[in-house]
Amino acid sequence: MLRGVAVFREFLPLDDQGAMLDEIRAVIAAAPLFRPVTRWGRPMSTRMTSAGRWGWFSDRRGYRYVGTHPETGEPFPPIPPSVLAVWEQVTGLARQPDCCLVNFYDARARMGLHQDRDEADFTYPVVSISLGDSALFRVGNIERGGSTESLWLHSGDVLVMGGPARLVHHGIDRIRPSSSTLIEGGGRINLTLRVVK
Ligand SMILES: O=C(O)CCC(=O)C(=O)O
Ligand SMILES: [Fe+2]
Repeated sequence: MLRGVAVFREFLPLDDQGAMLDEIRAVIAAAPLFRPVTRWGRPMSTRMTSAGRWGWFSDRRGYRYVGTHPETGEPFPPIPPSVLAVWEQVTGLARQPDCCLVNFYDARARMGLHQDRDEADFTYPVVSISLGDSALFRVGNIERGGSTESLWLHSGDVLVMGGPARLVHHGIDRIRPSSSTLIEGGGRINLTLRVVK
């Protein structure tokens, strides 16, 4: 527990990580990774796509969830069963997530400190699964500013932001290149599961 954030180290054995990655590759084949731009028109350093009823999206009009892929116009593919199983195991909830955001980080990608607050009901937790290269995760406070703490997330780790920690600020400072051989060509995939509506 770090500021109320729960980290399940090595939650997924290597075989399960590989099987999940195959399922995510199928998601990406159907709903290609794209590079969103921020409200200020600056391209994000991660590329992303989604599975499930809703996909997270950002452009000059701001952050929001959309029902179809911004480039293909198609609905997002279903959330893979292996991913839903992790949600069920760590949350114990009967309700399933309706968005699995897929973030791809290359060696230079990062994600600034932010809150996940585009969802309707903050009583549902956010569950995040790390695959591939390790990432330095920073966690701050619910209010803006103040001190922060950092921890490395490794392939197979699962992190939960729920309860009093649902709205903590968090981000990824950097990726450690070549720290995992799971993803061919390197990089990190983070899956973020959320109940959107
Ligand atoms: O990559 C991560 O571990 C965090 C991703 C994240 O915070 C987000 O997509 O909102
Ligand atoms: Fe986030």
